[in-house]
Amino acid sequence: MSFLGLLGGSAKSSVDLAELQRKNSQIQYDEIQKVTSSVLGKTELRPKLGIICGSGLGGLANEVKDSQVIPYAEIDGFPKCTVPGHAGNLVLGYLSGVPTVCMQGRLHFYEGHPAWLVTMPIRMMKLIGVETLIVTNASGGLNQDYNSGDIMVIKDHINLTGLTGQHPLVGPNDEKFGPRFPAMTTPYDPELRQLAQETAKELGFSGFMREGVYVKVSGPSYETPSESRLLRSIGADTVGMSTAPEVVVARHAGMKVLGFSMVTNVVILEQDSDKTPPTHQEVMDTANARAKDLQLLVKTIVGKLASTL
Ligand SMILES: O=P(O)(O)O[C@@H]1C[C@H](O)[C@@H](CO)O1
Ligand code: HPA
Repeated sequence: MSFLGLLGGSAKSSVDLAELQRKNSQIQYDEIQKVTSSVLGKTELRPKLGIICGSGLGGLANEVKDSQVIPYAEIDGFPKCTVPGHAGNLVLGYLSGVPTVCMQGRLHFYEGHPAWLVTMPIRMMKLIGVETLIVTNASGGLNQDYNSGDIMVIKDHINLTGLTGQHPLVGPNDEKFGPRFPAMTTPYDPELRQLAQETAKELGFSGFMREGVYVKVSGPSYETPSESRLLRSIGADTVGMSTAPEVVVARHAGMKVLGFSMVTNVVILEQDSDKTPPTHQEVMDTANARAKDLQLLVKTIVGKLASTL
């Protein structure tokens, strides 16, 4: 269902983001309408596909043709992006012929944005008409069979921060977005996952493709060895600081989701290890080194989906 028709004239006045942050309560429908109107006022494009670029993976946005770049700073009610490797632009254009909106840079809880604000752009995408979302992230490999540079199709996630209270849907529920108690049995679309694996095989990527479970932690510190062993023991293959809340909000709104987690460092499980600890520079460098493959994979998948989106 498209919500475009619901965007009324009252959605023109500006959004007081500081006031909303003070309230620390889930952003309301009319406020997201205003954000959406601000974007729609700057472009003729009406995207069907949404993409979120993870750390060091913003190059995916460069694959978007006839693109129009809108800095977050120019969108009424849009928060700032403060993390290196996250440019902070909405890039609108065509990916493999599909009208697409790409977040070149995402928002993270550890930047100081509450969970509802981190996920606000997903609802904005929904109001714009996006029904399918592709999320990407950089992550640590908890599964010790994984290598730096592996690409994991996310089959499920553990929203650890959500389970412990920082859930993006906490607060008044607006049924216009979705139900009060949404099921999360299939967060990542099984058909899209299969298509991703088949396409990766055709591209000769099988040697570095994985499928597994992503656990979302708050960050910004990387994990201690004991924390990492805990996360591995609860069934996670990769660990990161994003994605799961976005996917929960997308699924709440009925969007289909495909997720890729790029393993940028193998997590250290042993105490007092002499292995090199992770750094954000390593995360970005590894992501950059494999980015072209992920870009080709996503572009090819979207090309195959073009007639259905
Ligand atoms: O936005 P993502 O999840 O790709 O970024 C990861 C997690 C942290 O933001 C950062 C840590 O290096 O990279
Ligand atoms: N832990 C958490 N988040 C991450 C990591 C990690 O090891 N690597 C990239 N993002």
